[in-house]
Amino acid sequence: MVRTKPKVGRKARMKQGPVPSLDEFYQGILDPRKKAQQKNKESESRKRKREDRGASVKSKKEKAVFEKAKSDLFDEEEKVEEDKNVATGQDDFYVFGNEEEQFDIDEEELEDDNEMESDEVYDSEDENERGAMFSDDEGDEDLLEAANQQGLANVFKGDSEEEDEAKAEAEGEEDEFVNSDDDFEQGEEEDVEINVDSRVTNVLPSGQEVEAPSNLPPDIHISRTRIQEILNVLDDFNKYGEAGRSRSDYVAQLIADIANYYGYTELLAGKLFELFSPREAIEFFEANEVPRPITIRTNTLKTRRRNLAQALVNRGVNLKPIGNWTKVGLQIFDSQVPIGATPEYLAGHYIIQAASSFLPVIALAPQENERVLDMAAAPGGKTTYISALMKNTGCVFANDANKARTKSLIANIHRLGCTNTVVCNYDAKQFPHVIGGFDRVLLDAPCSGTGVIAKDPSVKTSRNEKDFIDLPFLQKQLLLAAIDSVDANSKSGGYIVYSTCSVTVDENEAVVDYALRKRSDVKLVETGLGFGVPGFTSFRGKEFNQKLSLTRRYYPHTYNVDGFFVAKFKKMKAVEQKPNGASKT
Ligand SMILES: C[S@@+](CC[C@H](N)C(=O)[O-])C[C@H]1O[C@@H](n2cnc3c(N)ncnc32)[C@H](O)[C@@H]1O
Repeated sequence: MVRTKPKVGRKARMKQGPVPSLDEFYQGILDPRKKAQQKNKESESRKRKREDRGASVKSKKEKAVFEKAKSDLFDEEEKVEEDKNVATGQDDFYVFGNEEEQFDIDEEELEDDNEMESDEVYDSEDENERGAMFSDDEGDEDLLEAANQQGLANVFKGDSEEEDEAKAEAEGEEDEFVNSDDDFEQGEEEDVEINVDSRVTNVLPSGQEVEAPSNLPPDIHISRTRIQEILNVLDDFNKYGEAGRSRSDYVAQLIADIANYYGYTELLAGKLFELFSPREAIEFFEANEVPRPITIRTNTLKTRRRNLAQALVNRGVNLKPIGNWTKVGLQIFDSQVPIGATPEYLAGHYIIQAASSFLPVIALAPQENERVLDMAAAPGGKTTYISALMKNTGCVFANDANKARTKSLIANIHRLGCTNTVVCNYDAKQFPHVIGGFDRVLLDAPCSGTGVIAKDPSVKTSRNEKDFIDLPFLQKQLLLAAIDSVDANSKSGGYIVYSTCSVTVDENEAVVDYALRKRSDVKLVETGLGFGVPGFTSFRGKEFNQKLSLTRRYYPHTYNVDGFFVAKFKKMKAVEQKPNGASKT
């Protein structure tokens, strides 16, 4: 069947099975390289089928795990995550690498006004901020239904059903989870199991096929099958590559097929593809077809997670802690009440917030009584978390350039009872001229949103070349302003955190590397986050500062969180040159 236009949010969205809890997902992941090896041994489809079947057969065990997690939650003596990351004095200077032209922008150039329209940029809490003041989480509720109903149903699948499954499996019945008509894995299975030795067949379209004029749009079924065939060839190009065809011929076709099958522009498909090995790239694209779990953050200014969980359970909400790395997060499985309109929500006991959005604030680790700047703050998911960690002491300056968006920022600040927060409405490039000398600065930068495609599939087709020039340009300007706004002599802090909900290198490592080259008084430090993939220290022939390995990347397919990037800098005291040549801090 020929589909006229590849659809965003196509059937694959429904084929992924239940959304695992973040913890289960994290614990269950394998190193991508090991995964690739494993996949060479058994076809992906067989593995997935087994996993699907396992999900139901194992449901008793999962039920026990789920119940245990819930009871741990209620037993737990909760306290707000505490920062152990207080500044400990003078740090060493780092000698930075060579200046490279491509990512280099003169500061004068940066000073040119290149302000982006705020609507062009992406926010990881987009559903939150686009809505009206107190109804900004409606989109999340729909997602909640779609994403988690199925997951919960599987977790609680009845015993008799399990037995039926096991029996059916023993009798060799067709697996009910497999849609033989529209199944990405089926082609793979046939290929791997039936045609193992015939992989060398003509995978790429012939010259005639390429040249033949066609009014028909590309067939997604052909793309789907060919993606798998090309992956097989790329696994061992010397053995399976067709004579006269280069590896890059296969990669170019693969990117074209990915773009067609998953509904991306070729530009974006290529940009995202190049971040991973070919097989891991497919895992990433597949993960973008599946909604992330719905998560909420307990507002510790008003309640404790244990009490909140109990109150929500009493209202018919199924939930469990997100994972060991946060003491304030809860994952919602399903709910009989709208999560964005419970009395607890309206009373500000929690905020609906993506798990990935906790990460930059945990990295920032704000301390009580500090002065903190949140440079791009609306709608305030991170501002309100900062305020809570500071227990409403000190002062948080919550700035956003978009006045309209400051409404939802103010609304959240009020609802969550943050009384140490000042809202301002400047272009953040104007800091520190507006006000400076902060102990810590968070720059959760405007970005292209390539980490949140599952939430907003329009990103697949709406980004162009210019975005990946303009956005990094703005991000570099903002990051320099963030660095310049921090007091190097801060007794407790002196830190800057840079984050985006994008996974492109242009918006992350290249921006951080640029700042390191332009500001010799900062160095990268550990984020303090217990998980995450290290940032790139080189990429497509470009060498970055080696300390970029301290930054952290998050992907939907590895951690089941939105794609995200976090870097943490420490600003160092200026070195004062004495007349005799000695230096003193
Ligand atoms: C990723 S969102 C911030 C999300 C927010 N930190 C949160 O957790 O809710 C990026 C924000 O940057 C703002 N922005 C864009 N350009 C800006 C600029 N030049 N100065 C300050 N804010 C800007 C946008 O209006 C948008 O609200």
